[in-house]
Amino acid sequence: MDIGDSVIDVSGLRRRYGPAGDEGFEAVRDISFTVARGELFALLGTNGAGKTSTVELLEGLAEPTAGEVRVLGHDPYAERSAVRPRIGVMLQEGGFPADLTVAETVRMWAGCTTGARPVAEALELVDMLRRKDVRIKQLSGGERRRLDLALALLGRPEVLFLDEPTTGLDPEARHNTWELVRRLRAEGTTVLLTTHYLEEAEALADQLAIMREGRIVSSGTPEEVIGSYPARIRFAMPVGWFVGDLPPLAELGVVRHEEERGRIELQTRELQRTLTGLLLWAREKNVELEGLDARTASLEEAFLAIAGAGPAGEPAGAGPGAGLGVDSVAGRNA
Ligand SMILES: Nc1ncnc2c1ncn2[C@@H]1O[C@H](COP(=O)(O)OP(=O)(O)OP(=O)(O)O)[C@@H](O)[C@H]1O
Repeated sequence: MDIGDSVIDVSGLRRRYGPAGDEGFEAVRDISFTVARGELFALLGTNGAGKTSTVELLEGLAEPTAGEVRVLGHDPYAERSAVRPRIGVMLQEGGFPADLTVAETVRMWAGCTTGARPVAEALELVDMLRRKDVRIKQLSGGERRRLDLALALLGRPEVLFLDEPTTGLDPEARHNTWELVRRLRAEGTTVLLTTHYLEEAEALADQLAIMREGRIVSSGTPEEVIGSYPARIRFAMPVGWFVGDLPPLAELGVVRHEEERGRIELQTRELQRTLTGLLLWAREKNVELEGLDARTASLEEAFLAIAGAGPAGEPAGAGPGAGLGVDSVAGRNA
């Protein structure tokens, strides 16, 4: 089992619901990515971006309208019997018979799974062993999610598809799930995750892709995606000084600045250069930049800028101010 060989290959993938033309809807529009063995790949996007439509194609639940999908070297739709025993799938909504107990449900599932784990082991993985005799209809939403995960893990899958696995979980259960996912990945499981929790993607993902309107609009490691969005520097302008007294902002690498009641916010893609220029200026003028705060963007900020803004046809990774000179949103009270 070589780390590094690709386990999921997606190329030019499209999925259309309904007929061609205005009556149909293309939910997935020409996306391509690969996931290496043992890697965790997170697919992010706002509601309706096309994540589930994509994941269903990878799971072999539907046939692409165009493009190619390979999972473990096979077409998951046409060669379903070769792929299905080697993957684990946790759908957004698992449907279970309400009157079965947790243990009966797992046992029933194990009956259809090649090389299934013992029932107790599967339930222990998700901390549900003590709930084994409870009926499905009496489980909380979070407990059902954990049971879903236990079923996905039953056949010791090489590839695990997790569609919003921690929705409805309390913080402790969420962190336990993260630990479990990290352990599985460390053991070589390849994981494809969709989530609305950006801290989850930041904590777990080796690679991620942000979808908008069916397209991938940004992708890379979390650091690369965050790095495509400008860092921020905030401070209060010293009394008696004005933004115009600062060195030319474009020369400091600033791509955008805002000012409100003497509070300045600079956005820059070159945090060190901008900060150095600013501090040298403050030393030279012998003034203090009160409340000085400098930080790189969070994945959430990058996501909101990338997933929410502008038409989806724009280039990947474009954050606000990308490619601009200094864009001023200043002066409401300057
Ligand atoms: N069976 C269907 N027929 C027609 N349109 C559909 C169908 N299923 C999904 N869609 C549309 O395709 C688009 C993508 O849906 P999809 O469920 O893939 O999004 P998503 O990114 O998973 O969203 P969410 O985060 O809300 O789960 C949406 O606009 C949705 O309305």
